[in-house]
Amino acid sequence: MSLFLEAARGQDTARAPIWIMRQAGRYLSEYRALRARYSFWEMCRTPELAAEVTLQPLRRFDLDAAILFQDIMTPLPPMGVEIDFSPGPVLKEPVRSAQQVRALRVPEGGEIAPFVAEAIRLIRAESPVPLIGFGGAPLTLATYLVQGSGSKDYDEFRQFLRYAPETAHALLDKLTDLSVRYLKVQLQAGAQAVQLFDSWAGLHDARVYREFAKPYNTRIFEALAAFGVPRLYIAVGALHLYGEIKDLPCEVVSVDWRVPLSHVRPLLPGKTLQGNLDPAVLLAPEGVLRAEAERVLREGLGGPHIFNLGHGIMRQTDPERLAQLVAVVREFDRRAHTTPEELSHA
Ligand SMILES: Cc1c2[nH]c(c1CCC(=O)O)Cc1[nH]c(c(CCC(=O)O)c1C)Cc1[nH]c(c(CCC(=O)O)c1C)Cc1[nH]c(c(C)c1CCC(=O)O)C2
Repeated sequence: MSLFLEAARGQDTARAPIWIMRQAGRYLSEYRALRARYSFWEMCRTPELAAEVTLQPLRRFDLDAAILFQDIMTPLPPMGVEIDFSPGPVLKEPVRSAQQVRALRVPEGGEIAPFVAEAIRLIRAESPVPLIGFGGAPLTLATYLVQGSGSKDYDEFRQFLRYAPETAHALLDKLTDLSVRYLKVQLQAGAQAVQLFDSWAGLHDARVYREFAKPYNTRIFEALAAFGVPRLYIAVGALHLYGEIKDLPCEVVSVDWRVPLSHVRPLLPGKTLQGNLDPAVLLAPEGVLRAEAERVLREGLGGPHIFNLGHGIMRQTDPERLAQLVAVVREFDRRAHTTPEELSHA
């Protein structure tokens, strides 16, 4: 079995597997070359292009997993909403009324994104490493649908949860059904793990998370349990929510760079930890990169660890630095190192 899948299934592997959030994207010249010819949606919706872009980083770097090239917004247009990218998602018309929510369709799996199933088959035929499928968590998808675009604090969305809680639940319920169907399509087509991106969950307090996020995330993960593939979850800036996140039926939790993995480990018993190098470190000199990566590797000892960044790689990153990072992670023998507890007593 691959190192990534072993660690994702809870094994304390001798080396930490590594993949990188947004490993396919604008920091790669070969991505920009394609992107100059096609729109973002064209790239997502053409299986050959989506497969090619997924495979690009694997040709350059010795990574332990591939992540499907799509966006969290991919399954939403068939519900009846119009979305552009600039560069983040922009809704033609934000969804805020009960009537708009009622009008949203939940298409059958086969209708949602047939190009995704085809892209996955193409990738599986070529990829030397496991393929991670993914989707947006309902709360995070709703954040974009209601707010209408990216925002600093998503004020409109946070208000909406308060002035229209029933409409919010109706929306989250539909997004949950859609996500279950969409992720099942990915798994049936050959995805070997799934990550649920709850990027903006950290905006909310634990009470809001308990009411509007946890039950829906739980429903999605439970619906996928029968596939027996590792289920990964990420919420950014969400340390205050780990008391809830620890209960999610998933195998892996991805941690952002704000807290050491050794601090998080006891808060998430039984989970594999993924993360958590600050993406900004890839812009620092080589010595700093090595020291920071080794710190993260040491803090990840004492349980299963998948190395990653705390959030997506920045577009101004020099790909050469990612090659250096991969080398540092590959050299690090977890068996030869002491655990963080031992270090703090040294
Ligand atoms: C919140 C979110 C989105 N999309 C995604 C998330 C969750 C992860 C996170 O928290 O960052 C998930 C995503 N989006 C994309 C991927 C591809 C797979 C990979 O990680 O390599 C993945 C996993 C491609 C993309 N999605 C997008 C791009 C850039 C599009 C372009 O080429 O112009 C890519 C490669 C557009 C997008 N889509 C989104 C944003 C905020 C943006 C702008 C990004 C930016 O400016 O860096 C919404």
